Amino acid sequence: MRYTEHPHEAPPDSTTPLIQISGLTKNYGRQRILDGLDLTLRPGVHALLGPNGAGKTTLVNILSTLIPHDAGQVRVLGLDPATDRRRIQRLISLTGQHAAVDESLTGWENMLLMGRLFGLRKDRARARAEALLARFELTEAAGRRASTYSGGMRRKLDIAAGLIPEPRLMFLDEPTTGLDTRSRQALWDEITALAEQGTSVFLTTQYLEEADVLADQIVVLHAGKIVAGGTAEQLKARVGGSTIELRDAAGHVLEEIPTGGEVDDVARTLREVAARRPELRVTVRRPTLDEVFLQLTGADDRPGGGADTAHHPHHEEVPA
Ligand SMILES: Nc1ncnc2c1ncn2[C@@H]1O[C@H](COP(=O)(O)OP(=O)(O)OP(=O)(O)O)[C@@H](O)[C@H]1O
Repeated sequence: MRYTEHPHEAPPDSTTPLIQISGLTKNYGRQRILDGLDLTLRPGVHALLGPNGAGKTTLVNILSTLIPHDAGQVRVLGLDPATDRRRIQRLISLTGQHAAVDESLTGWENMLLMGRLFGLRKDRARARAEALLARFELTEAAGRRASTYSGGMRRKLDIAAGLIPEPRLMFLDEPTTGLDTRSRQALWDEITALAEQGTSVFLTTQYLEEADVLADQIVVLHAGKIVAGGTAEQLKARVGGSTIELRDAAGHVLEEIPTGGEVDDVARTLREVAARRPELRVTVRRPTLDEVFLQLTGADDRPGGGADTAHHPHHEEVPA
């Protein structure tokens, strides 16, 4: 489902917070899913990170007016989802975990339909459809019915269609899950380009790298509560400490030794290493977002854990 801005509607001014919530609570039956959330976000790119079942989709669904909340205050672009649902819907777009593509139409027709639904001029819609289909390598398949697409292609078409309206605020619920590396990169580039043009993005992700690369601000949700928020660097600093990595001549990491980060601690560890393996190369690095996440949530099922998630820790080479 997607919505876009109505041309005759005055947009909220630039001082209006993107999202403002206080005491937000949501229950399903007796289960409390969101537990008194407080959050104010300025326009920009925000990532909501949390383990499976943390409540990310529930929060996105509330903010995008799909489901009501039980208690607390919610404002999206200064508007109340309970009373201003239609106005919010004209300012936002939502690409969910489940593709909302019309399978009986071709890729091209799906794109044009989306453009029409959101009041884009015909030439603008065509130009945008062409560019986005090319971006996601769907040009060749554009003349085929979506029912003949693979799962990944359908997902790409869904995302491409979601990018047609150029909304003020775009919700992306796990947008790159199931995409190959090239499509993920294409989506990242699109999100960056949209952000540069002034579209704000609120995305949930299983990939820590995605949050690290894209988001100005990261909100960590765990068991229905916000446990941390800030830039990737702030989150890393919060955990503190430094990790000493020992590498062989070929650059393979042989050992990682956590330290408290104080000069004393690092120096002592390095002396010990120098005594037993003087030939190894040493790198001292800040914690990765992965390690931060693990510490904040105590979750072994952290998103993006594993070989799929490359990180870019800040390295400083120091002599052993
Ligand atoms: N319609 C519903 N009825 C009952 N319980 C629900 C419903 N939707 C979600 N829940 C429960 O709410 C909790 C949070 O679910 P939610 O989908 O928001 O988590 P999530 O952080 O998006 O997880 P994931 O990363 O697995 O998508 C889960 O325990 C889930 O079972």
